[in-house]
Amino acid sequence: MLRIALPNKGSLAGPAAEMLHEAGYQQRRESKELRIVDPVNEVEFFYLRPRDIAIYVSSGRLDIGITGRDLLIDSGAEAEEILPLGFARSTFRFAAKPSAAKSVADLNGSTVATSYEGIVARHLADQGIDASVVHLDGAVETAIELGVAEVIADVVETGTSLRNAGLEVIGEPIMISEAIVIRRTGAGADDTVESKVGQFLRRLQGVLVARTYVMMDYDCRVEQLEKAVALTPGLESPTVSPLHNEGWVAVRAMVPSKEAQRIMDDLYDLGARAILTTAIHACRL
Ligand SMILES: Nc1ncnc2c1ncn2[C@@H]1O[C@H](COP(=O)(O)OP(=O)(O)OP(=O)(O)O)[C@@H](O)[C@H]1O
Ligand SMILES: O=P(O)(O)OC[C@H]1O[C@H](OP(=O)(O)OP(=O)(O)O)[C@H](O)[C@@H]1O
Ligand SMILES: [Mg+2]
Repeated sequence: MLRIALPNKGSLAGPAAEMLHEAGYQQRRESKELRIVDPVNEVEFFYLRPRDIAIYVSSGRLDIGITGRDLLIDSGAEAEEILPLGFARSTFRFAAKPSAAKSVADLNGSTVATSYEGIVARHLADQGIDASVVHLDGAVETAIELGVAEVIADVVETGTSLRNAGLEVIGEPIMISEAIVIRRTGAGADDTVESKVGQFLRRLQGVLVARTYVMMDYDCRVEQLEKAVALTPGLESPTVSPLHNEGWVAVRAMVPSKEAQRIMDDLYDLGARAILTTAIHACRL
C-alpha cells in the first residue's frame, strides 16, 4: 500500500484533494479525518499540516507527499521535488514601508519577521547580509505596524495583503513556489513502491494535461492540410482521416486550451470548417 501525505488545511488542501479526486482517488468526506484508506487503488492518505509533510516524507515513514516548494525548502528536510502541480502558485518576497529600504542590500542591521525562517536565514547569509530574523506564525504583514520588525519576508500572491498593510516589495522574489509532489532524497530502491509511485505520478500528469489541453477537430481541404497541421501539431502528430467528400480531410489534435480560440480563428481563415473543441477528462501520455 502506497503511503501518501496530503495537506490537511490552508491554501494547498482544497486544490490537492480536488486533483486527487479527478485522478480517481478516494478522498476524505470530513475535514476532521486524519487518515483514510483507498482500498481499490491500494493507497493510504495521511492528512498532515503542510509544514510537517517534508519531515514525514524525509523520515521514510511515508512514501511521497504533496506540499509547497517554499515549505519543502524552508524545512531543510532530505526530500526532493518530483512533480510540480501548478496550484498554490506564489512568490516569496521581502517587503517594508516604502521609505524603509529600496534594495536587499539596505536590509543590513534590520529585523526581518517571517514564518519561513529557514529560507530567509539562508538567503540573507548567501547575500552576505547581517540581519536578525524573528519567527511569527502568520499575519506577518502586521509585524511592521506593531514595531516587531522593520522588514517582513512572506508569501505574496495578488499583493492585496501587502497593499492593505501599506507595504511595498523589496527587490526580486526570493523564490517562486507552487504545490509539488515530494519524495525522500535517494528513494527509489524498492521496485514495488517505485512502480506504484510511477502510476500515481502518471495519474496526476494526466489531470494536468486534461486541465491544460482541449481536443480540437476540424475539416479542411487537402491543399490546406500542411498549413493547418502547422497550427495544430498535437503532442505527437495529429490524426488525419479521409472524408467522404473527395479533397477534404478531418483532423484531430490536442491543443493548449489557452490558445484554442486563436487557433480556431486561424484555422477558419485558412478555410477549415466544422471546427470543434471538446474537453479532455483524463489522459495518459
Ligand atoms: N494566498 C496564497 N496564494 C497562493 N498560495 C499561497 C497563499 N498563501 C499561502 N500559499 C501557499 O500555500 C502553502 C502554505 O500553506 P499553509 O497551509 O501553511 O499556509 P496557508 O495557506 O497560508 O494557510 P494558513 O496560514 O491558514 O494555515 C505555501 O506553499 C504557500 O506558498
Ligand atoms: O498576496 P495575497 O494574495 O494577499 O496573498 C498572500 C497572503 O496570503 C497568505 O496569508 P493567509 O491568509 O494564509 O494568512 P497568514 O499570513 O496568517 O498565513 C500569505 O501569508 C500572505 O499573507
Ligand atoms: Mg498563511
